Order: sequence, then structure tokens, then C-alpha cells
Amino acid sequence: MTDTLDVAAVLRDLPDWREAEGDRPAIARSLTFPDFNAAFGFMTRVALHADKVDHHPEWSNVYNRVEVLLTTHDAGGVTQRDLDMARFIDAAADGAK
Ligand SMILES: C[C@H](O)[C@H](O)[C@H]1CNC2=NC(N)=NC(=O)C2=N1
Repeated sequence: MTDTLDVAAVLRDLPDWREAEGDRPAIARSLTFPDFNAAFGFMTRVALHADKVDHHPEWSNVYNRVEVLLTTHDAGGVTQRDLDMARFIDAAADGAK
């Protein structure tokens, strides 16, 4: 079983992220891109990486906005895999607010 991390400690390293509402520990980030094309290009980059590392975000997209939530279902909380994915997302989100 993968060890879960303290969400407050994780968020100290992720200034653009927040604790997500819900029934299990999770972190979330809202991203706004210049347009839909940029938003979907971001999602494409993240999707390919997520499948490569077998760790997938829970997310939604409305035009130029993307809402991302990360938690590790198998562990029932936030793990190193979520921290690693958040850092990938932050790098891939270049240009987003
Ligand atoms: C069977 C498959 O490897 C697992 O379900 C993977 C897939 N992607 C995953 N993504 C996330 N966010 N949490 C998981 O526990 C997880 N497990």
C-alpha cells in the first residue's frame, strides 16, 4: 500500500494548488488558458504523461478553463504520485493563469 502524505505539507510545495473538497484527501488546481486550443493542448500533454506513468487526474474542461483534481485512488489519499503529477502539470501549464 502506497503511503499517503500530509496534504498541508504537500501544498507548501505547490503554491498554485489547494486542498480539494470531497470525501477523501485530494489537491486541486484551476487553470485558465488564452483559448480552448491552448487548454486542450495542455490536456493532451498531461493525458499522454498520465497514461505513461499510469496515474490519472480527475478533471473537467469548459472552453479555456481546466479544473484538475489529484488523489491516489488505490491509497485513498494524496501520495508522491500526486505530487509528481502536480509538478508535471505546473510545467505543462506554461502560459496558464
Ligand atoms: C489498474 C491501474 O493501474 C490503476 O487503477 C491506476 C490507474 N490510474 C490511477 N490514477 C490515480 N489518480 N489513482 C490511482 O490509484 C490509479 N491507479
